[in-house]
Amino acid sequence: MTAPASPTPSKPLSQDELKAQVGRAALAYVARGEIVGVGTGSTVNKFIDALATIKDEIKGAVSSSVASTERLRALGISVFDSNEVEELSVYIDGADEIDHRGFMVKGGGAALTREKIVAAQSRKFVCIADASKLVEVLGAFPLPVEVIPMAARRVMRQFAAMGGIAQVREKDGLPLVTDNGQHIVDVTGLKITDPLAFESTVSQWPGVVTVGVFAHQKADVCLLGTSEGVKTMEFAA
Ligand SMILES: O=C[C@H](O)[C@H](O)[C@H](O)COP(=O)(O)O
Repeated sequence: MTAPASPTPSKPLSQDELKAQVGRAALAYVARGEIVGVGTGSTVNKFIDALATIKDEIKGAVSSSVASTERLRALGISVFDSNEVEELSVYIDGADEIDHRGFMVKGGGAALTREKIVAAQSRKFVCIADASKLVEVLGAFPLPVEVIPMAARRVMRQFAAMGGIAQVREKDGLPLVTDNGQHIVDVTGLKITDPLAFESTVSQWPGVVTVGVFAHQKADVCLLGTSEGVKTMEFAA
C-alpha cells in the first residue's frame, strides 16, 4: 500500500523576495496617467524598480526622501515637488510595524516626516510589507521621532516619564541628520495601545517635528508578503 502523497510545502521565500513580491503587486494600485506618491525604504525600492517597468504609463512621482528621489530619477521617472500637486490618488510605502487596524510605526529609514506629508496628500495609503511587520500591538520596533536638535534631551525625558528608553540615532558616531536637517530619537519599551491618542499627544510636544506613529495617516490597504503569496488586508476608515 502506498502512503498518500503529502502536499508539497511551499519553499520559504527570502525577505528580499517577499519585498520584491509586494513591490510588484503594488503596481495594481497605480492609476495610469497620474502622479503616484512614493515612500522610502528597502521594500519601496523594490516598488520603484517595478514602477520603472510602467514608467511610460504614469506622469511621475512625488517622493518622500532624497534617496527615493535619486532612485526614481536614475530609472527615468519624473519627480514632482509635493507643492506642485494638490492631491494624489495613491501613496505606496513600507512600514516597520503594522497592526490589524492599519496603524503603523514608520521612520526606520529616518524619512517619516516627508512620508507623513505625502501620505496626508494622498487619498489611499497602500502599505507594502513582508509578513514579519504584522504585529498585535505597536511598540516592539524602536519608535522613531524626528526632533529639532535643541529639544532632543527634553523629548527624551518626556519619553522616560512614560516608561520608554530613548536615544539619539547616530551615524558614523555622530547624530544622524535627516533630509530636513533634524535629528531622530528612537524609543524602546513602549506599548502603543491607543495609536491615535499617542500620536496626538507626542505631536504636541515642543520640538517634536514628527512622531513615527502613523495613526491619523494610517494604511487603507496592506499588501503583506508571505511564502504563500501576497495577502491583501483592507482596513476600515
Ligand atoms: O523611514 C523609513 C520608512 O518609514 C520605511 O518605510 C520603513 O522604515 C520600512 O522600511 P523597509 O521597507 O526598509 O523595512
